[in-house]
Amino acid sequence: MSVKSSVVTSILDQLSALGHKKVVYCSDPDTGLKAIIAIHDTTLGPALGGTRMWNYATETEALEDVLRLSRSMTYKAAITGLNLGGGKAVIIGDSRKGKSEAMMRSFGRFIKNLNGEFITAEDVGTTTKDMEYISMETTHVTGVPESIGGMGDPSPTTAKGIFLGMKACVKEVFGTDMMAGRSVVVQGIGNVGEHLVELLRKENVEVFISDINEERLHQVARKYKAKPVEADKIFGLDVDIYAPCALGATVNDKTIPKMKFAIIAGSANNQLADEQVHGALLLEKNILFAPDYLINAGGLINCYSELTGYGKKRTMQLTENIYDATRNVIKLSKADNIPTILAANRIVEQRIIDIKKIKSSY
Ligand SMILES: NC(=O)c1ccc[n+]([C@@H]2O[C@H](COP(=O)([O-])OP(=O)(O)OC[C@H]3O[C@@H](n4cnc5c(N)ncnc54)[C@H](O)[C@@H]3O)[C@@H](O)[C@H]2O)c1
Repeated sequence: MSVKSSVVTSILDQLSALGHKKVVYCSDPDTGLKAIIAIHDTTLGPALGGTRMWNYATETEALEDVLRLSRSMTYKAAITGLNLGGGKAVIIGDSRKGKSEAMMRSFGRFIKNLNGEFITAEDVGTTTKDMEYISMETTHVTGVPESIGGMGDPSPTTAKGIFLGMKACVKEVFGTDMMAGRSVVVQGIGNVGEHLVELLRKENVEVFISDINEERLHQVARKYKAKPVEADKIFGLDVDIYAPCALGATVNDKTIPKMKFAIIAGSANNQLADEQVHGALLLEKNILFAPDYLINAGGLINCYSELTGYGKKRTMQLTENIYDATRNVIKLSKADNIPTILAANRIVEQRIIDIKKIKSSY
């Protein structure tokens, strides 16, 4: 079967537009596996990124997602000071019905053939059990269950990083990083959101919460004495901090005009619908944005610790660095009057350029 040259050109154009190194298509009709692995940059180390299983409507949609997500992983690893590059994988299919041991092990063999250039972990639609299956075929996997040497659920570490990034922003805006007396609305009280609510309530922060899962909303509200709010009321709330912990792109043309927040700091990936446009709008409105890929890096730090055998103490130390890293981003943003997201990008890109240079000398 001949491949149309226009298709080849457009995929390769997409790779070069975002600076990707490699994309691997994986197909195994015997197990139903259809997957794409994207390796964005490996200057700092092997590309690490989760495997997402999602029922994408088209292969184009899956490719776009994996390209975008793998690039974010490069930025997340680099700003956190880890020796890791960025990658991501997507498996096309319904994670509730289409998964099997054979499929995951088949996928593990594709990862094995990359000889350590890509290391995976769990993500939306995959579990620690899936990582265990992958680990039967390759050592290039993290996020396996604690019972077989993994670090377990990364959400508490992620929540800790969010809390510290938030504190760094509070210090900037209010002159002290004491959290008592501040008010926060947490959107999405899933794994990360609930841990964040717990940390905030321990510091006597007034916490508002919202979730599409009503039962969970009321359960978490009772447990931590948090105040439930309706999903569509969040953006007009008169509180100090908005913590998006559900979905990406919630900071956009529609929501920004309603915002009275002083700070945005949460765990969701890609919170700004458009980095350039909405980063600039937030700067104009004097709303301090904590770059998502920096403050939500706790999960990645957990994976890194599992790979290196660092243990819980070192994991916590690396997570605590998020406070100073956030302060540095804010400093650069103020000095050059640029949005914090662009300041963070600049720090990442400079680190990659610097390390690339030293790696080119013998
Ligand atoms: N788990 C981690 O360690 C980690 C690390 C980095 C980034 N993140 C990101 O942080 C976010 C939260 O992760 P998680 O592991 O807690 O996920 P989760 O699935 O456990 O929780 C998400 C919660 O958001 C709720 N939700 C979905 N749509 C909503 C909406 N429109 N309004 C309000 N609530 C809504 C869901 O009902 C759920 O309770 C995700 O975007 C994830 O990609 C997570």
